[in-house]
Amino acid sequence: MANDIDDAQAELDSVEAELEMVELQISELLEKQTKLSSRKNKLLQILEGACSSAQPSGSSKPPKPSFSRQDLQHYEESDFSWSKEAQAKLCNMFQLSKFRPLQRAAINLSMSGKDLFLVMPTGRGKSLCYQLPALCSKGFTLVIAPLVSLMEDQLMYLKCINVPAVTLNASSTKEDSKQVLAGMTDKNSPFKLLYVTPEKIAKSKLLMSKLEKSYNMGLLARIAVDEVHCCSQWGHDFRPDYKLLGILKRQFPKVPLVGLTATATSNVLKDCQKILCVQEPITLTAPFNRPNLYYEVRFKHNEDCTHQIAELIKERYKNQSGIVYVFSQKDAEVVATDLQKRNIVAQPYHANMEPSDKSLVHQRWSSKKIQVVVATVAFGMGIDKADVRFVIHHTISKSIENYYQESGRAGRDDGSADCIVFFGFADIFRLSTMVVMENTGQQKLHNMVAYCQNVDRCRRAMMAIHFDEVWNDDECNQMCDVCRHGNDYITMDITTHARDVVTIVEMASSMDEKLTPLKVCDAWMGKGPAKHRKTIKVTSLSRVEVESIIIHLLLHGYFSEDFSFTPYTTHFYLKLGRKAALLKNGNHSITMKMRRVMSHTTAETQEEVETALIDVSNMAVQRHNKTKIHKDHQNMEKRLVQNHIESLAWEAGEYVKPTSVFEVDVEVNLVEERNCASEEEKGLKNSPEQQSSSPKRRQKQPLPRNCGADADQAEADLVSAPSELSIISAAAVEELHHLHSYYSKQLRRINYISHEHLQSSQPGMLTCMREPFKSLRFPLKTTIAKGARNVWTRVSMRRKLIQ
Ligand SMILES: Nc1ncnc2c1ncn2[C@@H]1O[C@H](COP(=O)(O)OP(=O)(O)OP(=O)(O)O)[C@@H](O)[C@H]1O
Repeated sequence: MANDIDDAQAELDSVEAELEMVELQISELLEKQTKLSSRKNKLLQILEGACSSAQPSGSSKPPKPSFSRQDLQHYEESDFSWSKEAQAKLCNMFQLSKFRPLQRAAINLSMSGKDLFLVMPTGRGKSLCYQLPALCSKGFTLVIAPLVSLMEDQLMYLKCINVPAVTLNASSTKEDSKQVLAGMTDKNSPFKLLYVTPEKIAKSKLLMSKLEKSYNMGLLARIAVDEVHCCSQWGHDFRPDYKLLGILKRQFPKVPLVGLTATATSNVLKDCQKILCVQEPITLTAPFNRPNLYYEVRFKHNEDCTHQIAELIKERYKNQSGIVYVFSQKDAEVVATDLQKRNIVAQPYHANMEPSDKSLVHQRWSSKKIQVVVATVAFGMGIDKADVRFVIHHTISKSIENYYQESGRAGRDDGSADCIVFFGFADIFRLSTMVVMENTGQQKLHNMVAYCQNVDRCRRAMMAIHFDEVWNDDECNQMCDVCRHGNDYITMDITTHARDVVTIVEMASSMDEKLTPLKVCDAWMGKGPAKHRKTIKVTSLSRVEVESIIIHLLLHGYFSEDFSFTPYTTHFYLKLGRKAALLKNGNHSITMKMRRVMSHTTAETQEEVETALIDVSNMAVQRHNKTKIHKDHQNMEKRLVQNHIESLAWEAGEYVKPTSVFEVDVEVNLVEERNCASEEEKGLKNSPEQQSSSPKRRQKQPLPRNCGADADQAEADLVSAPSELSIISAAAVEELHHLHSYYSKQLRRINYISHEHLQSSQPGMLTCMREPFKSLRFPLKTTIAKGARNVWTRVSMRRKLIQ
């Protein structure tokens, strides 16, 4: 009867495990279906576009897109009533000879009263698209800009070219504010551009009532929302006050609005449209491609990174201006100092500096007195230096949008420039804890990581896909490392590696331990603190390969992020992802593309992977310490476990799966033998030879039963041992080992079931279930038989708990 129940239980486990795998496969296929459907729709759109331009007149046409190519041509090329004036002001006031692509269309659309979203790469001249119309219109243009410093830069520039412009912000004096507010309703318009922050719109009732008046007087000519992506929570720089800007279109529906951004996906723009209450805006998107920029990703070998950057600056970019982006304010200080030590004129720049210091660094860099600014993302908006020859990322950006914008500060003069990012394993997790509270923060970071991890796809193509652009790889013109170095990668079957490393995390989790990615790497490579009773297949892969595989598994759902929060910091751990269970299926395989230089270990050489006993984590050791087990005891346990594993492996002819790892601490105290520790044995114990010998060797020594005069001393030794460990005979060890093997099989199965079961149970339950196992020891003054019975009672108890 008991056997039947066991069999049924075992079959149920296996059916449930199989079902889980099927469900995962279904979800994987559904995900694939969604991706393919969206790709199919895009391809159909392209084909429809091609067919419609080839179709003879009179044939049935698909519905006309709201803003066609012909419309664009019309706004780009036709003459309008304001065209002459606009051209004259472009030359005379802005001192520019001709428009750049899309500028004329944007200006004409805005002058025609259309609502417009303008997506144009950073530095391509978006500002002109609202500044020039402002000069050609009656009244003034309201400009919403995210930063006071940005407004001040614009005002300085406009003042230089004699364009009357003012600002209203928290630092405006009462007198200035009064004048500006009065000017808003002055028919003679003393200024053409009024810059405000979104906060000002949200908070100043006076400003809103003045805008109302100027609207009624026909003096509010246009609204420009700079960095419009800040409206959307899905954008990369969300600003809550931008969300309130919808009031403008609601209050002033007849005023045309222009939203400007360098980076926004179509979804972000749709969101902005809704937030700003714009009915049917026309979106003009300039090609994102900056042909003069060379994109490259380098692997970061931590200490080396600053050294490599310094070498690059001294050799490749001698006397040329550039930016080094870093992760934190501290990094900015440290890296700047390191570069200075290497005779490079570098200065840090970050948000925590005095405003006067920040503008001093900016000015000195602009006038080439400083070669390199080592900056956090605070050095960004409003940076308009034309001859930046390199932008190096000491740490990856938190999203592709951010990277595009930051790297886009290079080569604004259309001269060639380099954008190099150093891709470091640990940086991913530093960033991950930073974006954890952001909507889609992790997803965006994953996209950036995938961009860096990629070895076979043109970097521009990856950006194009990200920004929903159709892309032809030939357009890169070998201006990225992947296109330049060709097919320098191999496709590697990493299934076995994946199983091994997933096993490590699984084992840790079954012990209720959390592992940071660095600890997973260390454990897998056989490093870190040793000595716990777990089996891990130590890999022979290099550190870079190990890291790459872990990243690959994270990006593809075999691992996922597990955060723990303290009032001071956020910790990142790896946990099993939703696809991890697929690895239990023998047919499931994972391949990965790796740089050739990196991948010396192929699937065939995986056989060489050695099996070793190593520690799973520090935490395991911490727990271990808490239980105060004597070192000798650990060694004996280790030996027992090792024997057991060897016998299991021998029986099963396969590696020990995580579910087969048992968590039993066995402590033996045989009173009869304790007092028999002889002088001879004590001598053995204290001899250097004995001290240096492995526990295995020592345990093989048969222990004499004769109780000597030193029994008291032996007693004292034992009393002082924290675990109250006793020495037992080889025969007893043998016997214990057999019992251990027998009961561990029971435990193994129950451990597995309880682990599954506990996934869905409350936290309290978890402790209650684990507790009996933690203290699963042979109590003091017991016999092995008694101890075994004790184990069995606990096993049964646990089984009942699970049921
Ligand atoms: N038609 C043009 N011909 C030559 N230079 C131009 C033209 N239009 C703008 N510029 C110059 O390009 C530079 C960048 O312009 P602007 O600051 O408007 O760029 P942006 O697209 O707003 O960049 P960001 O996204 O960084 O704010 C300026 O120095 C500007 O004078």
